Amino acid sequence: MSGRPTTPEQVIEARDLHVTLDGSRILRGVDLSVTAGEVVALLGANGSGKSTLVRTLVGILPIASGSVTLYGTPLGRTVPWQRVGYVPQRVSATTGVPSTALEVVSSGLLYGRRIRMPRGAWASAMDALDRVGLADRADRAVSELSGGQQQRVLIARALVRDPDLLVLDEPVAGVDQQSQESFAVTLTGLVELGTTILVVLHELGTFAPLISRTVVLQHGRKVHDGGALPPSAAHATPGHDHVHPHESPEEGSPLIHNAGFGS
Ligand SMILES: Nc1ncnc2c1ncn2[C@@H]1O[C@H](COP(=O)(O)OP(=O)(O)OP(=O)(O)O)[C@@H](O)[C@H]1O
Repeated sequence: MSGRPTTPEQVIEARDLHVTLDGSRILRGVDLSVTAGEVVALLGANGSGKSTLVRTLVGILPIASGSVTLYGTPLGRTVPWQRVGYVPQRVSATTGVPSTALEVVSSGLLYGRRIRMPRGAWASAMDALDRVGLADRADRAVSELSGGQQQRVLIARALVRDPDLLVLDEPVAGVDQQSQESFAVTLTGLVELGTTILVVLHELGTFAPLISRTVVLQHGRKVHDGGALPPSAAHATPGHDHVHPHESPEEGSPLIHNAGFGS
């Protein structure tokens, strides 16, 4: 007899995760468990390891020890990557061959070994661009768009495959207030559809009503994992300097492989 599962599906399971970059221990024994439908905010000071954690969870960075499974599958080719959308913190979208916004977004429909666009790809990509308010920029080269608009193109690229899990690394950094609000509305719609979300944030801001749980990192360790509101010290006060020293687009992840930037 078929029926609804009695326990929510396990989406992310990281156990005792250690990550070392260039000889520095960045993550030191992080456990993280996320089940279907949760909306988890990942907070912490600059350099606490938030980006490292999400990049490791989506297979971009190597694990020194510990384990990660997505949808019950250890990281690797057999993960159902088509169910996962990832928005990196910052990429230089201006390198390499110029791609239009529409091309970049439709590249989000490629994953794993898929090298041909599925039927209806352009229509889906246009719809995703419309959801981030950039339908009128579809034919513009991404390199001609502002930083905030480029970030919205990346959000659209993650949305176009209708992911069940959306991993976002400071998705609205550098995006104007109006676009932040419209993105929060888009996310609300996804949450209502049951999408699981893990989002790195500097502060909860516009997203606060959506968050079901907050996780706080400090010096590569998880120091809080609980309710919707973080301990007050965990999120920065207005005016707090938040610097983003991040480098170039990540290579090597199945999610990044077909990103359409510079390829
Ligand atoms: N490739 C790398 N090699 C060595 N150290 C790195 C590398 N990438 C990041 N780090 C270091 O790892 C630490 C955690 O960086 P990470 O970007 O994960 O932090 P974060 O919490 O996301 O910070 P922010 O809020 O500034 O984005 C920092 O001290 C950073 O300098």
